[in-house]
Amino acid sequence: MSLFCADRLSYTVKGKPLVLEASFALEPGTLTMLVGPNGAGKTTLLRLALGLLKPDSGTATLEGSDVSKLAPVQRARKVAYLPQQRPLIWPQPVRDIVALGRFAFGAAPGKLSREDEAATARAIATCNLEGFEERAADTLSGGELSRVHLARALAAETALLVTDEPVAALDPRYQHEVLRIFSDLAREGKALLTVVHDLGLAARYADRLLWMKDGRIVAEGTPRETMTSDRLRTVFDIKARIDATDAEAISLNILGPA
Ligand SMILES: Nc1ncnc2c1ncn2[C@@H]1O[C@H](COP(=O)(O)OP(=O)(O)OP(=O)(O)O)[C@@H](O)[C@H]1O
Repeated sequence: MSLFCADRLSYTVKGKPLVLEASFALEPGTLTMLVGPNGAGKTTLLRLALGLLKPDSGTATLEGSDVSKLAPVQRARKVAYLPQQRPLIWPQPVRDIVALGRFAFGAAPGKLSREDEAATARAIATCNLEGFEERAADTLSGGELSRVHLARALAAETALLVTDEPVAALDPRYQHEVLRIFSDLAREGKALLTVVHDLGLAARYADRLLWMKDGRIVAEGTPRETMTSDRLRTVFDIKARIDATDAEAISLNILGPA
């Protein structure tokens, strides 16, 4: 059985279908990336998959349970979600923000168990935030703050991590660093689903790609299997050259609009 399974999820707002019959599965040990143009329905699909939106039809199951029937705390113990918009109400110190990732395990500000403290410290170290622990969030750069939000999601140490454009605010070095962290987490056995816009990063780091256009998943498979110049034209309306560099890897050269 897959860790997560979406079966024909559909969602319509005011007569406009935003997601149509979307089915996919997520396996432990796999970094899956969801790609598609602006407005394709990626964020809406993530929210349906997490049970944050109720589908008109279809089901999403996590470890065999219907996500719409999980209480928020139960869900938060199974899946961590890093959304695109990450509001911070108070400029708390970094350590306290990361520790919020432990709330589903009973942690509250100033009330962390030894395990909560250890998981918080591991997430801080994984995201290269050692030395920032006491810094107030409003003194951080955009890239630093992105890593704090990621650390908060990682602190939950869930079997599934879902992230929406986690590297959008990061410079190239940290983009690679974060995606390497994701690859490492997949190698450790976690399942990851992440939206990315940079197709070069997707080609390089994804184990599997879900291609989305106009609310539908139009292709699924490894980058090698699915990233073709035809697909880039039909899904993104761009002209691109794809070269196979070895048995696994491909290199992508985007030439411009189709
Ligand atoms: N509640 C809503 N009411 C009306 N339209 C909505 C609603 N939520 C989303 N949409 C529309 O649905 C479409 C898909 O939105 P979504 O945010 O899922 O796309 P996306 O693929 O994540 O886009 P992006 O890459 O730009 O973040 C967009 O046209 C958006 O305006």
